[in-house]
Amino acid sequence: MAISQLLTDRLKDKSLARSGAFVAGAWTETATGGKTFDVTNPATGEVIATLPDCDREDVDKAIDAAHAAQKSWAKRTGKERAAVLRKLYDLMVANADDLATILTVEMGKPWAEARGEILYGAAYVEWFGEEAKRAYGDIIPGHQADKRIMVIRQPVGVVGAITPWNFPNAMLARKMAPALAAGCSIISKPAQLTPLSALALAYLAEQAGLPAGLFSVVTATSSSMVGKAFSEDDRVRKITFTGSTEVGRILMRQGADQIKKLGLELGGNAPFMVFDDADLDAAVEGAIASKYRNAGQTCVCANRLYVQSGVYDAFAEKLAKRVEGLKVGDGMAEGMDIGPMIDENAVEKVQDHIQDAVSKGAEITLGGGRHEKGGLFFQPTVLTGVTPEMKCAREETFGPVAPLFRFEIEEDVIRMANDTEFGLASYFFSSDVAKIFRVAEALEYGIVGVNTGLISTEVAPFGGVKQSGLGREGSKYGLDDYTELKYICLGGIA
Ligand SMILES: NC(=O)C1=CN([C@@H]2O[C@H](COP(=O)(O)OP(=O)(O)OC[C@H]3O[C@@H](n4cnc5c(N)ncnc54)[C@H](OP(=O)(O)O)[C@@H]3O)[C@@H](O)[C@H]2O)C=CC1
Ligand SMILES: O=C(O)CCCC(=O)O
Repeated sequence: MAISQLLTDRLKDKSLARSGAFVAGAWTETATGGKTFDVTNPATGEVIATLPDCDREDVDKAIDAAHAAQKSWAKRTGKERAAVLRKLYDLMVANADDLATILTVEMGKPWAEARGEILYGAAYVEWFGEEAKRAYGDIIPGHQADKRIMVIRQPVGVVGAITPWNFPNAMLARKMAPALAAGCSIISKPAQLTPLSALALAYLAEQAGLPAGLFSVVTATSSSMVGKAFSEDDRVRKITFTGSTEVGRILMRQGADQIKKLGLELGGNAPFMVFDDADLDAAVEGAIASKYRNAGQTCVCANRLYVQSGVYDAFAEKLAKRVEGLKVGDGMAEGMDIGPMIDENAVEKVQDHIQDAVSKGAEITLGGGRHEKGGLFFQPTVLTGVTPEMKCAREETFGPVAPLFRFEIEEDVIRMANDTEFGLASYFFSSDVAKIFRVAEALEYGIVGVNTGLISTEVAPFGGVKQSGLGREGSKYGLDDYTELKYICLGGIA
């Protein structure tokens, strides 16, 4: 298989660009069936790698190895597992520039943002390495005089991880790190659009001394085949997935036969509210960070911006002025704010949402179409006069479009914000302390950002309610999803 010079020429350590899948501790250049697939740069359309298109046999081989390696890994002390994760963290930081280049070239986000993602992913590795030593149990007072009750935590076992293209490093890092910290093994199936970041991570894990078989990366175009392989093999005890709610549902249905343990980070439809008493400049900066990060292709991106009547016009004007200054272009070029969309489907979905809104009475204040740079570049857009009947009110746009809804009173905006099947992230800006508590408590979301548009950190629990998912990633709660509680009842203690 091959890596294009277009990529390797940009790397200090060329061995980070891998041309094979990493299955059962070995770099595999040829899939069992001999098929391959291309990875392209969304900014230029150039092919940057050709990789093996793994088959069910390859996935099964990865599961065999993960199952065989897991027991002895789990027997190591937390401190020993932590030492490997710490080494991996150090390697990620030392290679952050190259990892960012690989990420930008396969996914499109601006290089500085990609580097931020690498450090964000590394932070999960550091955090869970530390948490490996703190997988505490409990001693519970016995219910009879001669009884003692102990609760211990044990790893769930083999984990199958399916991750999306929008955060090719961090979404995998925050699954792989807690799994390995807890004593599990893990098989990763990265999105076919962005497999190179996952392979680079596996390479660094190997360099960090992670024993063979504990972490495989299968590159495959048949994601449904991999999902089924994970669901049907009873040695895979947990499936962790980040992606669309639609695929989350499929995995849940498939996992039902074996009552598969599931971690699901699914779609969002984040409301972003600006009250009359908000600091408008701060709200604009929050909207820029939350809405336009990653070209709006983030499950926690503001999707619906609700602005109270008293500040609606002023906010719309300030936001449009700020958005006008955002630079769109190839993420490898200096000073870019917004890269290309991931593919043509993404561009068409964004166009569809804009056309739908305009046909129902919304106005385009800024942008509204493909960027003059052509290809997959899209103009950062601001829409005003948006109403609840429009598609962008109900569906995740996943693009650089800020639709501004007008509201009059607090009760109305809370009702509209909660009127969705999703419940991942939400945001609001206000300077009234009582209102801050009232609104934060009323929002049916797993995450609430108050007076900030940035909520992501490894130290806090990330996850959604309603159809946005199951479980939490990161924080002191993050290890729970990769461990089982075992209650041991000791009798005859006279
Ligand atoms: N919550 C989030 O973070 C994300 C949400 N989304 C939302 O989903 C929409 C569609 O994006 P998309 O990339 O298609 O998201 P998907 O949910 O289709 O893809 C996410 C991951 O799941 C894999 N996958 C797809 N189908 C199956 C299946 N049947 N069984 C097992 N795995 C599967 C994909 O593999 P492959 O791509 O190789 O087929 C990828 O690795 C976006 O517009 C956005 O609204 C998207 C990405 C992330
Ligand atoms: O879009 C996602 O899938 C997760 C958002 C990344 C983050 O902020 O943690």
